[in-house]
Amino acid sequence: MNQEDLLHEDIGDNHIASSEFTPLRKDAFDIADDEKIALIRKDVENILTTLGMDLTDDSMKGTPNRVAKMFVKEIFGGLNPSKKPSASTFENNYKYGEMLVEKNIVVYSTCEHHLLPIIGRAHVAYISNGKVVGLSKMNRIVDYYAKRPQVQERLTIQIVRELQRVLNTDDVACVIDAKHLCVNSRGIRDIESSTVTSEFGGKFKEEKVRRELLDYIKLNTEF
Ligand SMILES: Nc1nc2c(ncn2[C@@H]2O[C@H](COP(=O)(O)OP(=O)(O)OP(=O)(O)O)[C@@H](O)[C@H]2O)c(=O)[nH]1
Ligand SMILES: [Zn+2]
Repeated sequence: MNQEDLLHEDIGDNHIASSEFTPLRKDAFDIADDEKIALIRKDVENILTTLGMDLTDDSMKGTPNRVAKMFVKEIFGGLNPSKKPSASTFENNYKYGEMLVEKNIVVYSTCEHHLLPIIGRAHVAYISNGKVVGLSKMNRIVDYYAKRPQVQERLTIQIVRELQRVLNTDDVACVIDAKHLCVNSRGIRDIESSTVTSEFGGKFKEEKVRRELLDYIKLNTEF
């Protein structure tokens, strides 16, 4: 798949406000990663200097570059469509007809309002329409979309849309329970609260199926 197709599939028309697509600029991919790192390094340098930090200090001198690399390659690496996991699918030869739940997937994301961490768990489920996907690919898809500036609602929807595409079925669901450090560590500083979001596609909209999924998520899995 070329970058343009990937872009369309992933980003869509970025002028639709509040859509399921990440609001990217049209020229988002005109700058190479190394160039982005060099530009961001200067910006971080500027922020820290403005705050009064002495960047000649031994411990701080590498910070602007470290932060820039971390932004581009790690915590916002999911803005690069070439990092999108290719989700290998197989025929459902074993005729497994029930739902499959990949639960307790660790989520590390970043809130796009404050650029503070979102930490939680995602539970992803699907009912096969003839195809099955490698288990780890569900964890990888969660991780890919988590590695963007995000709101939890959009992250939840993006995971579902991608799996619906890969598996060629509407019957996909995702529930995320996560802590937003912008709520827990600053502002209202409520360390106890967490945020639950869900997206139920196809059969998961049916009360019985939805209930079954929620019961599986509640299972106390200890090994
Ligand atoms: N809907 C939604 N809101 C989020 C998410 N992450 C952070 N927020 C909220 O985004 C809002 C931004 O509100 P503002 O009033 O502009 O920011 P603020 O002055 O820092 O607000 P406080 O956090 O209340 O201090 C805050 O209420 C955050 O809690 C998310 O994933 N989804
Ligand atoms: Zn926030």
